[in-house]
Amino acid sequence: MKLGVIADDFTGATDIAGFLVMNGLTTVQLNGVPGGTEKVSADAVVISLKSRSCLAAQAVKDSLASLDWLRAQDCGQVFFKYCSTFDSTAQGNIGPVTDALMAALDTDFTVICPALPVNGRTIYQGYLFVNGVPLNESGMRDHPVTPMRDANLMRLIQMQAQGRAGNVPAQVLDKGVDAVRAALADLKATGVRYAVLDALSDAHLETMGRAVADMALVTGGSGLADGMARAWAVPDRRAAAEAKGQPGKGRAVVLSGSCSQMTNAQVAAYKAKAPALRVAVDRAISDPDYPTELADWVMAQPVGLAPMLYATADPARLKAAQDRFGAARASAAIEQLFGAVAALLEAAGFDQFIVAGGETSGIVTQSLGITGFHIGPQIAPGVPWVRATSKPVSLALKSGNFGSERFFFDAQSLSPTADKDMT
Ligand SMILES: Nc1ncnc2c1ncn2[C@@H]1O[C@H](COP(=O)(O)OP(=O)(O)O)[C@@H](O)[C@H]1O
Ligand SMILES: O=C(O)[C@@H](O)C(=O)COP(=O)(O)O
Repeated sequence: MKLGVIADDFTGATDIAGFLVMNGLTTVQLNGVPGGTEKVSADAVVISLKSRSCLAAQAVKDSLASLDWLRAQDCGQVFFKYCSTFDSTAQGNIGPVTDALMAALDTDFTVICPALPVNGRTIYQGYLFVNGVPLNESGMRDHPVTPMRDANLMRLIQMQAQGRAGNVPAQVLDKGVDAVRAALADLKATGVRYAVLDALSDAHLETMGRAVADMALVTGGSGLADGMARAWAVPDRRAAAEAKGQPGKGRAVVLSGSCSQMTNAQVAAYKAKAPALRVAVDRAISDPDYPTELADWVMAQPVGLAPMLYATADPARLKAAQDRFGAARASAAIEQLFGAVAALLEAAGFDQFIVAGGETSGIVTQSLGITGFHIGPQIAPGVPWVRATSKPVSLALKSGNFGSERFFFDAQSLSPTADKDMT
């Protein structure tokens, strides 16, 4: 196995797996810390954890257990995948997990690069931008779980981790692979542990991908993985690599638990055309019959565009709910609700789940009891259809901010579920 990926959430895992498959690498995604000693035959294995927002000790434990499993599989290089918008405040898990992986791999130097230019995430002088706006001025400022109030990646990692961070600026990336390697060696020689790599373009990703080829551990977003995979790319194997992940035929539902700006826009565009119901936070918290009521509503909708249940709220509505119920309580209740509804719908024959939000995707996948995925074609950059390895159920796990406004329509137009009016 060339690459072993430890991803801190489920949408992040399908995101990186999609880019690896797009470059023709055979890729298997395993949900949760894998067990067993049977060798997996694939170029890459992506392990999806739900370790972004849990307690740091749990995130470290799950990440180290995943590393042990990857090493037993003779994995060449280890990639710690986190969000392209970092999604980790001063109390976050990226620092503790990176430090633990570094110690276990006996290395004192790694790279930090969440950039994904195709989706507007760029890094300049170590500052992370989202569609040209500094991270702390983007919608991520008001994220329900990880409100990002700083855009400086050196500061962010230093607040969480055990050492100094430095920057390899875009001007060095422009000069090519040897210049980046030399800059990394200089930073390491001065005692820097974490090198934040600027990235403004796919060309920068490709350059850094080659420059980090010999590192035991790299950390970042799917852009860095895309850059690395380009060096191994087998373009004519893409279709074959994607074939097992093609969505099947059947009934679909949209479950939207993300409150990102993009998901708000996607929900608004979709509910103008499709049956849609907002879930009530108070009932998610207190009414045990609510999941059944919502599942019954979904089942009662006519065949056509998939019905949508959404908790997605704009910042004002979100703040009101959090002030009233507490952020952690509201989040957990909504996540549990979506998990319960998904299980009821699967039991009723639904086999395509289009889910918006990383945490939401994690809970839905777990509640459907899915332990692994084949990766299919990309609906939008970073969002492939995926198909459970153990049963004929397909999911589109959409990161909060990914996809165009028409994402929920786009997902269904890629699936062969016949005669939908996609207008
Ligand atoms: N109306 C709401 N009020 C409070 N919390 C909400 C509401 N809607 C969604 N949430 C919570 O916000 C979080 C969104 O996180 P996530 O699913 O990871 O989306 P994203 O991918 O945008 O980060 C989830 O924990 C979800 O339960
Ligand atoms: O890198 C990304 O942006 C995504 O792969 C990701 O991690 C998604 O997380 P959510 O925004 O929580 O879905």
